[in-house]
Amino acid sequence: MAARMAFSRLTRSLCEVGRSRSLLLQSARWVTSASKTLTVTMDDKTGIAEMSLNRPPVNSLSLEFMTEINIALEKLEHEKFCRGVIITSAIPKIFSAGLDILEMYQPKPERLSEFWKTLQDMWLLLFGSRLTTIAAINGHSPAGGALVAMSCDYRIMAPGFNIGLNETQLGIVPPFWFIDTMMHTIGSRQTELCCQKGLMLSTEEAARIGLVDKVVPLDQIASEAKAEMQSWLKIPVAAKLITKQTIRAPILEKLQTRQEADVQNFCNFAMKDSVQKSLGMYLENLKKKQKE
Ligand SMILES: CCCCCCCCC/C=C/C(=O)SCCNC(=O)CCNC(=O)[C@H](O)C(C)(C)COP(=O)(O)OP(=O)(O)OC[C@H]1O[C@@H](n2cnc3c(N)ncnc32)[C@H](O)[C@@H]1OP(=O)(O)O
Repeated sequence: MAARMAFSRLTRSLCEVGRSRSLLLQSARWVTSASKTLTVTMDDKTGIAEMSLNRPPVNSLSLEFMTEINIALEKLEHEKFCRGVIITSAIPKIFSAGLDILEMYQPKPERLSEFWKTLQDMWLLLFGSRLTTIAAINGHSPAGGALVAMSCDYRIMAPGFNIGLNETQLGIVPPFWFIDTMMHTIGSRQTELCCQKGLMLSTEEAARIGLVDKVVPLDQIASEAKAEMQSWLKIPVAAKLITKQTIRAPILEKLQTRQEADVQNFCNFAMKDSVQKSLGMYLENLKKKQKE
């Protein structure tokens, strides 16, 4: 039921975005022709797709950007040649700055709830994907950026960047399914430390607690992600998928059974004066930092 609703929202979003997103066959490589902000290539010899995020300046996740990501994920999910997807960034030094804070600051209520539903859909698609998913983290990855990375099966990160759920530092609360995703990745004690303090960890610190699986130099991230993917694709597919589903189903179901309530909670929370004030101050500080 929840999956059907997610799909119908996705279809609706597709119409709203209203652009042609046909996949073009270019020899053995499929390339989406749709958008400047998202490039998806697929090598149908290996079955490996690469999704490259390219929404300057910081790959922040707006409603439209997440809609594009969801459409691409949905397509890859149904593409029978596709076996794995590597998610990376085309923007130097930034994987993703997380949710677009401007979506939550002084929002229009209808758009705010659509924004949150689209984020839920993105997580459900990615965390529940039948595909092997690898995050090639080639830049900073706060909050929603970390969520995208943690939703994958494996994380490779270059040194010199930060990753973490820093929500409390903005005066906002990481939603239960962000926390669940982190607990799934690093366990409850480390999650409690990271989430309460809103820690942004260096690549090395993240690797030490298992938030990142492998650290490789920036110029080797792409090749290492492909090599890692090849090793995952050698495992018998049904056995691997059933194992993934067994581990992830209870976490997915927790949100699936209370999606509407979660949207309502989020909207009520985000519209609070105190939260709006915190977000406003945080945005102001980001701008000040730029001038310094
Ligand atoms: C009950 C349930 C409760 C639910 C309660 C609610 C739960 C919500 C969960 C929230 C999840 C999130 O992801 S919240 C988002 C968390 N994200 C962050 O805190 C990241 C903040 N950004 C950064 O730290 C940095 O920008 C970083 C990404 C490292 C890049 O640094 P740089 O020096 O390269 O770039 P900057 O100069 O800082 O930024 C360039 C421009 O991008 C803007 N920018 C940066 N991050 C942005 C962002 N996330 N959204 C919008 N805009 C952003 C800056 O303001 C600048 O805008 P101009 O000045 O106009 O050029």
